[in-house]
Amino acid sequence: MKDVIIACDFKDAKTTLNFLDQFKNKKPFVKVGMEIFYTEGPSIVRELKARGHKIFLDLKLHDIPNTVKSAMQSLSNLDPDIIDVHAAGTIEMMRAALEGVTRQDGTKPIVVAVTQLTSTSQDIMNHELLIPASMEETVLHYAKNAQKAGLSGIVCSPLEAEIVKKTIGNNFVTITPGIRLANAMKDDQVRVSTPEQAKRIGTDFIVVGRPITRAEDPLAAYHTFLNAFLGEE
Ligand SMILES: O=C(O)c1cc(=O)[nH]c(=O)n1[C@@H]1O[C@H](COP(=O)(O)O)[C@@H](O)[C@H]1O
Repeated sequence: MKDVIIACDFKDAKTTLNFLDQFKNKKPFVKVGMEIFYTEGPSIVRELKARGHKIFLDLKLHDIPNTVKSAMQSLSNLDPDIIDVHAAGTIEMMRAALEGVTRQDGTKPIVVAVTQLTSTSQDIMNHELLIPASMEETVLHYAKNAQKAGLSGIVCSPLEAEIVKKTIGNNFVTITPGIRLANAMKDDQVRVSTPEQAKRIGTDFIVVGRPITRAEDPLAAYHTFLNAFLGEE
């Protein structure tokens, strides 16, 4: 079940589909986030599903429970494989999300909660967001809230994934962005890890965007991350 998820942070469907055409018969697990979804809407998810991709629909829902439940009902029609809400919402909100996303046959996608963004440092969290705890404690606390709500897991950096797995259990899914090869540019990411570190820690999915989408040879870059994380082609 472990995999590399490519963050398709593109402006429009044409660019996204042209990018994915390079992968030919290989159908990578892809993330549809705010950038492309706010331009193209549900049709891009339908198109990618029809082409055989698994989808992480990353819209980080955060609102009152009733609104989140209704929005999740709408999104469940797109049949995403993974979908997220923001853990800064309450446990009640996360429970409502889970209820809303239930498919007609009673099954659900993997629902996860985004904890502290990988672009946030502990210093910013402590002094700007006024959360007076360590990054590990904060992420673990959000993870426990997500577990209480019945969610399958969280989004965090690999740096916190280890304590989350040890405390909550190995089946609790960790999806980890902020992945860079050693000595590569961090862009706006702060809590970064290499795919090798993520593999050692035992995260379930790594999310990789710009290091693949902006690479000179995206297919080769994808295989580099795949090999480093899964140890196979
Ligand atoms: O929810 C996410 O996917 C997410 C959470 C987080 O804490 N950090 C984070 O970077 N992401 C997403 O993961 C992707 C990372 O992209 P790159 O920094 O280009 O590899 C982006 O699409 C972000 O929206």
